[in-house]
Amino acid sequence: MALSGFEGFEKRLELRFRFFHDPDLEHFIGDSHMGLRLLPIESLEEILRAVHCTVVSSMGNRFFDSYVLLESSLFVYPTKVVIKTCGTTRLLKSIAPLLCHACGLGLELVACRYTRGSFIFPKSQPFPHTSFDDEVACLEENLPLHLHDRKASIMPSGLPDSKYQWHVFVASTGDHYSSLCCREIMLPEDESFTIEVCMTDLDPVSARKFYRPPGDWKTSESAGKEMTAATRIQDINPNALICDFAFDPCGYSMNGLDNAHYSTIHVTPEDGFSYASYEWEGSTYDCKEDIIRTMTRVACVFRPGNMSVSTTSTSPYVWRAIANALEPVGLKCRSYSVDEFPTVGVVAFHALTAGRRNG
Ligand SMILES: C[S@@+](CC[C@H](N)C(=O)[O-])C[C@H]1O[C@@H](n2cnc3c(N)ncnc32)[C@H](O)[C@@H]1O
Repeated sequence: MALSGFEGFEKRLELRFRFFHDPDLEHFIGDSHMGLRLLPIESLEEILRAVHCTVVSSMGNRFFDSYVLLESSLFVYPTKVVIKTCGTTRLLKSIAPLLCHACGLGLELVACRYTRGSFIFPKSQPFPHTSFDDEVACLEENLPLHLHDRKASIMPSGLPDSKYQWHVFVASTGDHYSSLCCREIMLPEDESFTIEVCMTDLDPVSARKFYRPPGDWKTSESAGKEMTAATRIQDINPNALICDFAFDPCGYSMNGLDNAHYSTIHVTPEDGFSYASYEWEGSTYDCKEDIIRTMTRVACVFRPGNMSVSTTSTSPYVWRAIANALEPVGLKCRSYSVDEFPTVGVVAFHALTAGRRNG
């Protein structure tokens, strides 16, 4: 290994769009109801090349398309894109080509959300990911002026040296969240939530399950399926369609598709910089009862020494459920902070530590 290990902590960018008000264009796009899903794979690959990412597999359903990348995941809805990338990728380089391709489809940007944890190897990051100030400057420069409602924050505030911080940047037109919804998704969008979980110091027995036996001759897809079953990842949401991928000699990624909701898991099991992430976009309209069960199952798959959970939601139920789910499995909340952001609602950030590993 060179100077540093693999940077597991991902950067996450979410862009939301709406159709232009040109009636002809709206009619044309409206007929297809596909919006950004009409982007050909060549255009997506061009966007991903700017970030230094490669698609390894894909799967779609009635609501959205999902791509597993060598460097995490991409989700494309008719009026929303989520890109999550790890390692030394340059995620913010995707903004300009994405806006250009969206414009060609009659879509204009209405909201942008960028989030990330604290890198394990910050000195290895390329510009503009060299610091949060550089990232915010790059976002400010690349976003159109009509996204005038902007806020950047590091949570919790006042702890500059903490290893566990959550970086959030939001920009929007200032419209209410529900008016920015993907119109193809009929669920009440103001009830939607995103849960982003980052875990380090994975239990060594759990981490070992993400190594392939030497010379197993399996494809990445079939080895991935075995890991999904052996680690009980498939039980986290038994209703999800799973697109999984095992790296060689170790590492794992999966995207889950459950109607309009996605989940995604990425695992770096190497000792010394072990990391796993879990992300879930859902709605309290139809997933509320699942939040506590899901969070408990995620903690039991990885048994991390440290876990951070960031929830973005307008519903207090979501962030209150986190500690209730995790304290019974031995994770103690070390710090907790909340902040409000334009359009998206409240971001709540929990940092938790395992009291001690149970046998
Ligand atoms: C699952 S991948 C994707 C990154 C994800 N965000 C994470 O943090 O785990 C990372 C893991 O796959 C391993 N790996 C093996 N070959 C790789 C490749 N060509 N590109 C990226 N990761 C690779 C890395 O060493 C690491 O354990």
